[in-house]
Amino acid sequence: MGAVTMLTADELRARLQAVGEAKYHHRHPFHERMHRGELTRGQLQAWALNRYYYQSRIPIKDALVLAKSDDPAFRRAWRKRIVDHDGDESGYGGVEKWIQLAEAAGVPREDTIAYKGVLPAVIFSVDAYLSLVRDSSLLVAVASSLTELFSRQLISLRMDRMKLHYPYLEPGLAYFVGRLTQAPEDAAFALDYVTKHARNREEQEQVIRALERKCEILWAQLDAIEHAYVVPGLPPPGCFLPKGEA
Ligand SMILES: O=C(O)c1cc(C(=O)O)c2c(n1)C(=O)C(=O)c1cc(C(=O)O)[nH]c1-2
Repeated sequence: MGAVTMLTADELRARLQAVGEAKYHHRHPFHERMHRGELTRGQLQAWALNRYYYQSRIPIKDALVLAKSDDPAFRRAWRKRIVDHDGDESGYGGVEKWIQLAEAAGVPREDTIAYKGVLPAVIFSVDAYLSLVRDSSLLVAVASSLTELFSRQLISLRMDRMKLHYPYLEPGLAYFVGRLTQAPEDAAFALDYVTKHARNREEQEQVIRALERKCEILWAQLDAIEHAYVVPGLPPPGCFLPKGEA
């Protein structure tokens, strides 16, 4: 790869953008059904409960990222993400807000916190995100968060459609309100970081590959939820069963 020329910052951004447009989970059939208003309350419960496993691992993932850096300025910037999810003395954070979203869908708080009936394939895909971050360079670990470049638009559409089609979720939407400002800030920081710190074409390709892997990790979670609760609708033994639809 030594002879291959580096991408300019604009070219790198264009490549990342193309990955997101093609592979980000805004295109997943489960999200498309959600946005069309076709999901039952039980299917939304399954989604909220399973997504809680992802939410719960994000601050742990960010602690793994922090542990890779010996730069206080980087750590100061990155630790904001842990505070966003866990909260601080001024109040609670995104993890608690997600529990409230699941409650609005109808999942009891204690079931969410206990990860009761989370799908095995969701656990495996989320854990693959932690492994990717734990076992990779700081550059790849930062790059794997770049799906956040695409999350604001999805979350904003999701909020609109939830208000329209699933009004009972409205008391639980605070999580998404927070993400509308947090996600673009976090994505801008990560994009700037990878642009400056990928020192050659090989590292730039690693950055692009990390974004692809992360898109696959997000996609696989929704595949698992779709398979268990939509078509064919086969929850594995011991997994969450929507009330009244079992
Ligand atoms: O609801 C979504 O579609 C969505 C997507 C993503 C993402 O793109 O990874 C994140 C989130 N939400 C999110 O809420 C969140 O806190 C978050 C953190 C990260 C990350 O990789 O560090 N991604 C995401």
